[in-house]
Amino acid sequence: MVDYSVHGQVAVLEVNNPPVNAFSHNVRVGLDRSIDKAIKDTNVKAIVICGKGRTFPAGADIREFDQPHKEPSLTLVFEKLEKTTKPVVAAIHGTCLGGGLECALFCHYRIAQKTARVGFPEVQIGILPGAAGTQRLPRLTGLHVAMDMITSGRHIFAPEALKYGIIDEMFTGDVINAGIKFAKSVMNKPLEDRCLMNKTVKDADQADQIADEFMSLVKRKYKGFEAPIDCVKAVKASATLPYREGLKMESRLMQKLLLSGQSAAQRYAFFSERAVSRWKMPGGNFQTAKPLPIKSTAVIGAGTMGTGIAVCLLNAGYQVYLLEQNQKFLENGVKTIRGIIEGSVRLGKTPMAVAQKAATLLKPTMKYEDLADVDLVIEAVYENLSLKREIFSKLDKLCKPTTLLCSNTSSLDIDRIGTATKRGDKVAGMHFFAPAYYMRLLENIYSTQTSPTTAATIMDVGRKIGKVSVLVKSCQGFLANRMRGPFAVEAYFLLEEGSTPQEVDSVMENLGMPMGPFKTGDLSGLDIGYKIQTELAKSKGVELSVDSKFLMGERISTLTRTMYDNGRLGRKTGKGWYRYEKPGGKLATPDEEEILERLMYSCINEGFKILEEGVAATPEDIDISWIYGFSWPKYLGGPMYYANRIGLDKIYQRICYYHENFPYSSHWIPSRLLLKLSENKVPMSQWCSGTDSKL
Ligand SMILES: CCCCCCCCCCCCC[C@H](O)CC(=O)SCCNC(=O)CCNC(=O)[C@H](O)C(C)(C)COP(=O)(O)OP(=O)(O)OC[C@H]1O[C@@H](n2cnc3c(N)ncnc32)[C@H](O)[C@@H]1OP(=O)(O)O
Repeated sequence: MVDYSVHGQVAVLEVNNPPVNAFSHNVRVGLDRSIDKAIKDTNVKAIVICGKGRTFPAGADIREFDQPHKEPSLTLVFEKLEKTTKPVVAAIHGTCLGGGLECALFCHYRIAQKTARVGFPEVQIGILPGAAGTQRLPRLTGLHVAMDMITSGRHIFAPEALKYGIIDEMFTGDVINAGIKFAKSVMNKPLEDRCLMNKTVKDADQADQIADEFMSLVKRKYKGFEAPIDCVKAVKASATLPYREGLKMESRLMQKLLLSGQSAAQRYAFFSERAVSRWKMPGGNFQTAKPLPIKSTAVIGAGTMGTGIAVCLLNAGYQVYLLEQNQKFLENGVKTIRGIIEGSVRLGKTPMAVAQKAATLLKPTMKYEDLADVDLVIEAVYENLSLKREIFSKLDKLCKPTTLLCSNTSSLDIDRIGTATKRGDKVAGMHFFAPAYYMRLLENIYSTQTSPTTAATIMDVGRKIGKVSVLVKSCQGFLANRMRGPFAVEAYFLLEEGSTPQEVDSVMENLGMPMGPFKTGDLSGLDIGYKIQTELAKSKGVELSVDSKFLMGERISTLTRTMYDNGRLGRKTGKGWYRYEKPGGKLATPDEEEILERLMYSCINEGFKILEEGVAATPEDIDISWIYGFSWPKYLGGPMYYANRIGLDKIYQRICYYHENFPYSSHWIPSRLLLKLSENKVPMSQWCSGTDSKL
């Protein structure tokens, strides 16, 4: 767990716990022993700490947070480093995060490779840097930088760390050699001034003002999250309390956060985000199928979605042919793409070099023939099956045989799009979420014909463009919109029954969603729901009228049509739900419990049907889709995790109740899987892919 070697007068302690050298209990024991050994060895005059393989330790072992804590604690081990009279050098490469950075802050010196990153990401798993990080970083950088790094969790590269004084020097080449060389250069220098616990915080006199500034920032930016607030309190203590008292405060806040449900849910989300990359489908999985190389791509349609998708591809270094049928639309699309990228450069989110390269990679065109040699096409025209089939048929005839043809459809059956071609194995869905350049979820969809190689390739492209990708089987609405369907429909029904959009929205916002269903509808455009409803009716051979209340025996809301006919399409027309006039008279106090249950339990029920049918392989696929597709608050873990927390039996009973009361909404027909799991009291660890068992 810790490899010990002596090079002349320098002891090298190399943490060896792949993949990220996390400080698990065994590592803490190994490090503790190695430090004692180096201190006792009279031939050793300096100590170097580093990580084997890809990184310096990337933090405590998150999997251990749900188990009883075993001594020695990180702080206890690290304190030996600062106390020794031999200089200790942290030689950093890779990602020095959390407990890893805390270890480095107990060392007398820190040096790092230029490409190394340091940071305190604890806040993202609902905790704070609990091994003295909140007390030691401000003593190096001052309160402002420490508050920013600790409340945001952002990683910074070595040059920025050098600027703040977090590291003393940058090096190139081998970590051990650099560490030894540096250790030799500081061997006989006094150490008192190198011990952070002896230092004061330079901007301590502004503690109140800085803490107030960050407190209001985190309350606004991370609404509902507990950890950022406690991070501010702990960092402030570094300036207002003596070191040891500050440590006690940090420890109290850490224990509180560790016991909070938010941290457990955020850790679940951390592992789920990784679990969904281990996809599977009939005939293959992430281990057996290999992605094809993709260099050049094409996006068909330069509207909101098409331009957003093009930005994702361009930023990742793919060549993109942007195809439109009309010169004006094409020019507008190019302008939009440039605007998005330039805006991102201004905000410091996209490096200038990436933007300059993106400009050379964009190939606007009105000719389908230009797409003949691309490796991947993503079609992003409006939701119309006949139009999409026509485009796919054309592409099939024109593109080289290996080109993958994908659709950004949000609901149409991929099988029905694939059958317009003779290469169904190379046809799939790549459903981006608006705004495509910003939202992290990519819903990849396989049809009955899609090959595992195609799935592997689109999952790989998703990773390369920085998305969290889930893979699901094609069905009406796929995972995200199918599950979102009952959520949206129930919201409309609630309106028909007397609630207001504000009431419904505020219930969901109080739960932690950044926006309720009506504000979200205004943002995405209320014509989308109308078009989906009309397409569905058309596919069933039904003509809907303005007051149709049923479609094939299923209750539908008349409001969808009303809003559309009145031109209230949301933000884009300047009027949607939030300029909708309230009907006269006073409304009764909203039944918040019913709003929450009808919106959440209906889609949770759908989630279990999605699992039952194998549309999604695991509850993690569903939860991650909600976190990254619908901004579900990570601290609730995702709807399936949330359902498990509430209790499947309670959920099942309430679903039966609503089924009795709303017999015309098939989404209330209880899921068989939910019944089975709740009757048999099956713990989530047995119906998820294993993420939950790690907590
Ligand atoms: C309740 C009673 C009170 C009890 C008192 C207890 C007192 C406890 C005091 C504790 C003090 C702790 C102090 C410390 O401040 C806390 C921490 O350090 S928390 C951890 C901080 N670090 C992180 O959050 C880093 C998280 N990891 C990452 O960001 C990334 O993994 C990476 C390091 C940037 C690498 O990214 P990639 O190369 O893309 O690789 P992956 O992300 O796919 O990861 C590979 C693999 O490793 C697993 N993993 C990563 N980090 C950790 C970790 N810290 N612990 C455990 N496992 C980790 C990851 O899950 C992947 O595995 P897979 O899930 O795919 O199996």
